[in-house]
Amino acid sequence: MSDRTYAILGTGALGGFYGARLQKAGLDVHFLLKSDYEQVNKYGLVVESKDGDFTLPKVHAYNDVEKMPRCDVVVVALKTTQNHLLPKMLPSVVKDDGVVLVLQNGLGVEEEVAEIVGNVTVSGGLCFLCSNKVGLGHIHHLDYGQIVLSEYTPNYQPAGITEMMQQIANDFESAEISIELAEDLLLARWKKLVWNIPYNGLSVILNARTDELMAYSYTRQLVEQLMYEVAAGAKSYGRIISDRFIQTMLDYTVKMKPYRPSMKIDYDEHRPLEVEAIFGKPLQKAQAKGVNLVQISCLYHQLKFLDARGKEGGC
Ligand SMILES: NC(=O)C1=CN([C@@H]2O[C@H](COP(=O)(O)OP(=O)(O)OC[C@H]3O[C@@H](n4cnc5c(N)ncnc54)[C@H](OP(=O)(O)O)[C@@H]3O)[C@@H](O)[C@H]2O)C=CC1
Ligand SMILES: CC(C)(CO)C(=O)C(=O)O
Repeated sequence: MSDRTYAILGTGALGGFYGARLQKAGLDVHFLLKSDYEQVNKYGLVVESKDGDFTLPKVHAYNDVEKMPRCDVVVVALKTTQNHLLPKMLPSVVKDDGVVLVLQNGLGVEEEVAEIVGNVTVSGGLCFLCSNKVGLGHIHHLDYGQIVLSEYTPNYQPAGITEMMQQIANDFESAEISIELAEDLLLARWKKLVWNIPYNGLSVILNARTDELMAYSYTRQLVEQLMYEVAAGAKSYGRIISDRFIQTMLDYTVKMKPYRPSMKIDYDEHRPLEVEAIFGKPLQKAQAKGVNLVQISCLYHQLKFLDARGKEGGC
């Protein structure tokens, strides 16, 4: 068992699930919480999972990042809508020779984190996980769980497979979380957007689950067109996403249990939407290369409207 210490910033559906699994495997994990703090501090975490339910009656819980010990690996598991808090959170919790591991959806967060933490190593993980927080300190893991892990270097130059990535992968594998190591974080992030952009966006705008989007040729076509636009965005950075990959994502979604993507759940729960990280940033990045992603831009504007209206208390 490794003696690496982990900090989980944001003990929700994703952070709560992976953090609990790491602790269950014997690692030393420290959880930052907000509204769940009192409950989790007293009673720990409950994980209902398709791989087996478990409870951790005692966890290291904190409601203030300043009270947390400096850790070797700091997992960013807040919603990206809370990332304005990172400049305050990260410097006090990550060791000088530690790693910040961004497990959020979207594009460009590692760049922002690297600006904050200077010489500390930054990595990104793409999580193929279906998990929800269903109550205070109560996580419901519905499906999947694999992480594609990759290290960040300035301007997202491919970093190769580093020793540090291998060590973190070993920790997650000891917690029975499947890990794939990727040499090129930027390619991995664009590939994840091939799924997130069409399904997160359309599920909110059309009030539909993934199975409904795939059941009608109208929406299936739209999904596919959006996937090809994401591939065009990736290509503007020299990253090639093959037709075969797109086909695999379509087939994978058809086989998935009917699912409400994370953005749809946020919308239904009247929470802020991760529009900027998932739509705004990729659009901005492609535009910087002279590529206009017209259909994604159309989704972006509609989602911004729904998000803004939600914040004003509309329906
Ligand atoms: N859930 C999933 O299956 C997947 C999620 N992702 C990505 O992972 C990221 C996290 O999503 P998810 O776990 O679903 O979101 P959740 O909302 O379930 O979890 C975020 C957690 O952060 C907590 N939090 C917010 N602000 C603070 C704060 N100031 N201090 C301490 N804790 C805070 C929230 O607490 P509170 O509720 O009290 O605000 C919440 O428990 C997102 O980028 C998402 O897109 C990616 C793949 C799959
Ligand atoms: C692909 C999926 C469903 C889980 O990994 C996701 O990222 C989301 O719901 O936003």
